[in-house]
Amino acid sequence: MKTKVLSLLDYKFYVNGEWKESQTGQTIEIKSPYLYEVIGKVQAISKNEVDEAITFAHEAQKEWANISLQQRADYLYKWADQLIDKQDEIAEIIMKEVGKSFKDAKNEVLRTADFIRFTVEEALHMHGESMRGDSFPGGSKSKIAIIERVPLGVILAIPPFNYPVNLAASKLAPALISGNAVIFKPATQGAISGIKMIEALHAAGFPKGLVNIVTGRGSVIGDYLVEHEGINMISFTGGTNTGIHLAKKAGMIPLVLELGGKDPGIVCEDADLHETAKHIISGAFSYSGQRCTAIKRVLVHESVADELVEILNEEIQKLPVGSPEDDNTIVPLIDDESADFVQSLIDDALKKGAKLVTGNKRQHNLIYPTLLDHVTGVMKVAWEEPFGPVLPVIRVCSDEEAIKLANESNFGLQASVFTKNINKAFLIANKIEAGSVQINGRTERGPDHFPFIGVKGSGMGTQGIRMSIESMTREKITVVNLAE
Ligand SMILES: NC(=O)C1=CN([C@@H]2O[C@H](COP(=O)(O)OP(=O)(O)OC[C@H]3O[C@@H](n4cnc5c(N)ncnc54)[C@H](OP(=O)(O)O)[C@@H]3O)[C@@H](O)[C@H]2O)C=CC1
Ligand SMILES: O=C(O)[C@H](O)COP(=O)(O)O
Repeated sequence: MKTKVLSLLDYKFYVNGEWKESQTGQTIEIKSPYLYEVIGKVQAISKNEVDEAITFAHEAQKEWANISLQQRADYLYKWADQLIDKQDEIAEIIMKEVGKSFKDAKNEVLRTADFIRFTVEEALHMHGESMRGDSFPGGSKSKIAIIERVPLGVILAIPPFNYPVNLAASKLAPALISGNAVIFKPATQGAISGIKMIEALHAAGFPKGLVNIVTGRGSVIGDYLVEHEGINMISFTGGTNTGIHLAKKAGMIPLVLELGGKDPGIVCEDADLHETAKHIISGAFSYSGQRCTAIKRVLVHESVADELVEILNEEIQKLPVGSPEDDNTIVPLIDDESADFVQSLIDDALKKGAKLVTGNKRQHNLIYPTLLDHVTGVMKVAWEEPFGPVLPVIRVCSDEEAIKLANESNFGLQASVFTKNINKAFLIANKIEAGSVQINGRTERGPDHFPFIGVKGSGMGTQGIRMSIESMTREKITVVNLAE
């Protein structure tokens, strides 16, 4: 994949089925994290324009909820087809805007089309239930409750930068299929990719006003959106601090929050170290560690630590480093500030006695894959989420110590346990405080129909296709009282 120079565009925002320039006359420049040049500008919209978008969404939602599920399904299938048709164009924008390798960017688009189709199929097979009153003491069998799921109304979808298409669509598709309208606020660095995805949705002919894309800095329009009385549910993915801030502002509306992580890879004495190392490397370093589910610390039994560190080091030397255009695994981080933060974690660990195995080399925002051994609890890198390519190894004396350290984290997204003993794997998994535990595999969200949950500082509520649909709908009960 080689760069074709993009024509520099002022991208418009999307409201009531039309692409518009903001009345503020203000735009935000989007700079590529590896081309180091502005690749486009997005509108910094006003609060009035937010109000308008929400009003249009409410109008469109009523009609949309009334049409048949099959009709809604047709629109979503067309959207998935459009994404497939435009896969190269969208992947190129994702690559340029968030610095993801072209191969991964394209996979993101294909995964999104699959996600939309699966969401439709799941919804087509979700049914309500009915109950008779006489199963409760004193209840009458002529009282029958019909329980259906109804949409919540207007869903506010806020994704992070790192999956600007997939993590947006994984909120939009369940919202739409179940009869909701959407206000989509993309991450600013990721907004052009989001706009491209909405161009595909526009081409699929969705009704006007049903989906509106509001662009602008979260720090400027975020609170206004979150506190807006026209929003009926928020689905947010992003950093823990932003999520906590948002939860305090949101008040009494349903929230699903998928936040940061510090996923441990626990390596037991009996693990297959070569296999384990492959999973850890892929878990820790894909897309330079800019995944919420990246393995962000290794807790290894001291008896096998030397050997594991040696194998991890060998594997790291094979990781391709450089531009996302050449499908490198290690690519420049999203911005200089993120690279400075990762560097500060490395510096702090080295100052406090960690051993540098490899890495700690930097060119601007490109950080080479860094492996730190003999990391201890006094070092920030043992606890904080780097969102970058640095992997701390913490040596432990027992499985119990590994479990204790794993659970001392404020985060609880996922964990991996590597062992040949399945009983031991379950014993450890049962004690880990995390949404999911992977046995002998890297931490990861997919396949996307699995429930995806963060506990403690990693979130609230569940995503995953069926669970997302459930989170954006509620039960509605109609009770029939038959004449006795
Ligand atoms: N658990 C999970 O599923 C995942 C979690 N993450 C986490 O996300 C983080 C990285 O993503 P990043 O984009 O930097 O996260 P941020 O928390 O910085 O931003 C996430 C989103 O929130 C928006 N936002 C910022 N301030 C507000 C506000 N006051 N009100 C409403 N929205 C606001 C941002 O907009 P803007 O860009 O305009 O500031 C962006 O769209 C990491 O911590 C990572 O672990 C990432 C992926 C998955
Ligand atoms: O944004 C993230 O980091 C994801 O939700 C994790 O997805 P992945 O495990 O498929 O990379």
